[in-house]
Amino acid sequence: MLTPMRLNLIYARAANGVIGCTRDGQPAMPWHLPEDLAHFRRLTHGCPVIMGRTTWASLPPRFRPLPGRVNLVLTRDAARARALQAAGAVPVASLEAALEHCRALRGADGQPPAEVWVIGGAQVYAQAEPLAQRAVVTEIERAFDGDAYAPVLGPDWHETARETHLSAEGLPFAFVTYERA
Ligand SMILES: CCc1nc(N)nc(N)c1OCCCOc1ncccc1N1CCC(C(F)(F)F)CC1
Repeated sequence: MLTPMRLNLIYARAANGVIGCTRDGQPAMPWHLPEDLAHFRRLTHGCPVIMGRTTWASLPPRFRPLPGRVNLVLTRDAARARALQAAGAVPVASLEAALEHCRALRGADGQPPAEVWVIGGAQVYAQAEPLAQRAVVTEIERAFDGDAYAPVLGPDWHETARETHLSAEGLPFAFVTYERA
């Protein structure tokens, strides 16, 4: 029996909804939260990740492609698609095409992936939110300046888990899971 593939959003957001900022013309993270990096790595390792082209470009080179995961990157531009392929990503023209590609993947167990993760950015989260069953959100209890915002999770989403933490640098945050039927 094939287990259904679950589409997940994963993001870290500030108290004011900011998920990213621009530093020296580049997309950047407004905070330093190594605990979130470890959380992200643990949850997504071994699963396909879907991202926008800007998020791909923002990955530190040593993480591009993210190791141990099929990296699907959204682009409709043929030249960019070729460059992405050469760089170890799988270019896809739409979110639907990305999901079709994931359904066709088979792991060492011969099964399709049970979990697929949308990892950014803002436009891709907004597009994926209506299709996703779970959102794993790192909620940082402080406002930050930025220019990219988290998706709005509508009333049909409900919180199913929350772990509160204080980072080594004194930043209060929580790992929160939202699900909808
Ligand atoms: C981690 C940041 C992050 N947090 C949560 N909760 N949800 C996300 N969607 C997310 O954005 C992942 C794509 C952007 O990622 C980075 N952007 C700038 C600098 C570094 C990174 N990381 C460092 C860790 C690395 C590892 F492979 F170790 F996970 C992946 C690339």
